[in-house]
Amino acid sequence: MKKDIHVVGAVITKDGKILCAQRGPNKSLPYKWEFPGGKIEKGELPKDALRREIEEEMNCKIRVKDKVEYTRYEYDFGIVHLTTYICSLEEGTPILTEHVNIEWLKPNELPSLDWAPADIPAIKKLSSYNF
Ligand SMILES: Nc1nc2c([nH]c(=O)n2[C@H]2C[C@H](O)[C@@H](COP(=O)(O)OP(=O)(O)OP(=O)(O)O)O2)c(=O)[nH]1
Repeated sequence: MKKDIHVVGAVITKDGKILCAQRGPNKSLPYKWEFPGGKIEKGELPKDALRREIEEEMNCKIRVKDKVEYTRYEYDFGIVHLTTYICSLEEGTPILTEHVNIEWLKPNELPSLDWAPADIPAIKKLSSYNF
């Protein structure tokens, strides 16, 4: 049986744009675009996990707001349960640590990137949002 992987992703918005991050070459889903975030730890609430991950990974503080989408996607390495949330920056500016690239895109530009498959439903929803 495949393992269940519970993941949270931050849709960080600023000046009408959304932060997109590109995975590195030595990871699963190499070079795919994603929302920064990561796995929820045992006993952790999803929104707490997201704040922790963004502090660790991008060195900034966020406010986690409304949920965008929940998607279950079966990869060869496991079943990812991805929940994305709209977030705003509270403190600091996101920096690259784990990712090879970041881009700020307008909602209607999001579909132009090569997203991780689990992100597609969120991308579809977000592409018609107005921030
Ligand atoms: N953070 C994040 N992960 C995503 C997204 N979409 C998606 O399929 N994933 C997958 C990639 C990873 O398999 C998992 C997130 O775990 P992680 O952030 O700890 O990823 P990782 O590659 O550093 O961990 P690992 O696979 O090396 O164990 O969820 C997304 O939008 N954001």
